[in-house]
Amino acid sequence: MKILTAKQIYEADKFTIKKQGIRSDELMERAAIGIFDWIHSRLQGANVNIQLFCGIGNNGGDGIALARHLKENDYSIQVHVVNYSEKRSKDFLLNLERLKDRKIWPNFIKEKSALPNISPDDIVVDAIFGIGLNRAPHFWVSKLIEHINVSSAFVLSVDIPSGLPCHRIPWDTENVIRANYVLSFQVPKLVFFLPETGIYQNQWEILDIGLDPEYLDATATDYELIGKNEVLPMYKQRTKFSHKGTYGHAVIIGGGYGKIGAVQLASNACLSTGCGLVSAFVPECGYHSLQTAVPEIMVLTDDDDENISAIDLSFTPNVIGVGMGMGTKEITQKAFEFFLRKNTAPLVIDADGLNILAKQPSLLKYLPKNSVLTPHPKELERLIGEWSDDFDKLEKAKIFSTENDCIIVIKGAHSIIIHKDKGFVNTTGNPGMATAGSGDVLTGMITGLIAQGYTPLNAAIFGVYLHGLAGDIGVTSKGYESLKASGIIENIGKAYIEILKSPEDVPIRKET
Ligand SMILES: NC(=O)C1=CN([C@@H]2O[C@H](COP(=O)(O)OP(=O)(O)OC[C@H]3O[C@@H](n4cnc5c(N)ncnc54)[C@H](OP(=O)(O)O)[C@@H]3O)[C@@H](O)[C@H]2O)[C@@H](O)CC1
Ligand SMILES: [K+]
Repeated sequence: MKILTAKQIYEADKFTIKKQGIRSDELMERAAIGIFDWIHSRLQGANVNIQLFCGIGNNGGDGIALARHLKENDYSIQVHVVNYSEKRSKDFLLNLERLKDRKIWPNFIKEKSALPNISPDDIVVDAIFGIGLNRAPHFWVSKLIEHINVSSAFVLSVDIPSGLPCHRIPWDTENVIRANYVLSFQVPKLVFFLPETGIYQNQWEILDIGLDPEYLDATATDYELIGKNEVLPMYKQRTKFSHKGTYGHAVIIGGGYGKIGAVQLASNACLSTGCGLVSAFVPECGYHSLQTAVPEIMVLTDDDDENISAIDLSFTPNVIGVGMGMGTKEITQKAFEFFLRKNTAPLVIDADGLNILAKQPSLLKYLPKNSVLTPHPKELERLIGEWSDDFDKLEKAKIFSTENDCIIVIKGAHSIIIHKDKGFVNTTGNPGMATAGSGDVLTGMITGLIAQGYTPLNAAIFGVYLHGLAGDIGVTSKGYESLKASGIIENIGKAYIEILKSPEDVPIRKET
């Protein structure tokens, strides 16, 4: 699903109005009815007090139109107009008139107004600011936002939590609505998925307001949200007359004394993702434990007992996953440099492989085109430098990806795969996956997909989704605290089965 910028949403709006021959207030009416239906299907006419806080733009207009529908269905409502500007939108004014025609008189909140009491049992509809927010809210509007936040009432935000801009971090992190639920029109907003800006809502859902599919199809976007519908077409079906050679030979290189487990997890994950043959290359000390723990893999050893000192492969595999548990000792750095200079196989680089690249950026030129880099935040910072905020981080990652012709998997609650100017935002995964070895498993999975013929970009996107889904399945029996990296591997098979079940036909609903 495409993630549009505010500018593109306004264009989609205009395009739809023209193509469908409708008025802008009709589009607003669709939005309001969508929200009303959502509320009504849950409340079923229950006697709850609903307080609507509406700005003076189109987000406020949505709220005012919603108030009319709620009143017509006998809900108990109070409408507050947050009078933060003299410049009211046309459709806000139109809906305000419609409200007054029905003898509903809003309470106008201005700078000096007393703030209304909000009971914890009330429902607050937050329609103060939408995607049009382009500067810090006035001090008194911030006070209102704070007043709503401390009320303990259930807060339903229209389109986006008020105070949260669409494409940057908030001016003041305290003065943003903390929404229990966001009903967002047509397309998700990038801010829902970033660590600094995703904290303002618990759950979000897309409401389809019928923006024209022709515009959405034709529009190129900087970011895409990756769900089942996006990964399913990437899936490579197995054929009847295939054999293990059909699915590639991968090598996993890494490990050190006390860190052989990282290679074990990556190799096992690689195999469990469908790779035909997996060889591990580890220091001598890892030989017995690896052969015992994963009998299906072949083990090659370094001459050094405890460190990677010389990476000597007598063949060129289909892909190599390298770096986990490897350390950054001088001897290993030299071995890695020598390896990179002569290697021609596609690479997936993790952990200490990335740390060595950060220490010696001159090695980046030896990476094969479209190498996949899988840094956690600290490793990413070592590679691309410090960032001022999440948006700066994404821009820096894009520049790094473009300059070095590589794919970066920024690991996080919503991992984002960066390929040059484009980002793919993952939707699977959960906090239970913040556990030792989870990253080694991901590296093994992406390596295993490339071995099977997935392009490195598709392997990164599909692999991150599959990894998160295996973790989501894992927590259903293990809970968040007890899920281990090996538990993610155990559920890779179930994750494949889940992906192959009939395609999603319900709107995306996601806890963040
Ligand atoms: N296609 C869709 O998805 C549809 C979208 N719809 C809805 O429209 C919403 C967008 O509406 P919107 O453009 O009128 O902007 P909104 O957020 O209501 O702000 C109003 C104005 O406030 C101003 N302003 C900005 N910052 C400010 C500040 N700090 N303090 C004071 N003023 C400030 C700024 O005007 P300015 O003063 O900069 O000229 C801005 O224009 C969208 O979120 C959705 O709910 C639906 O109706 C149907 C179809
Ligand atoms: K809002």
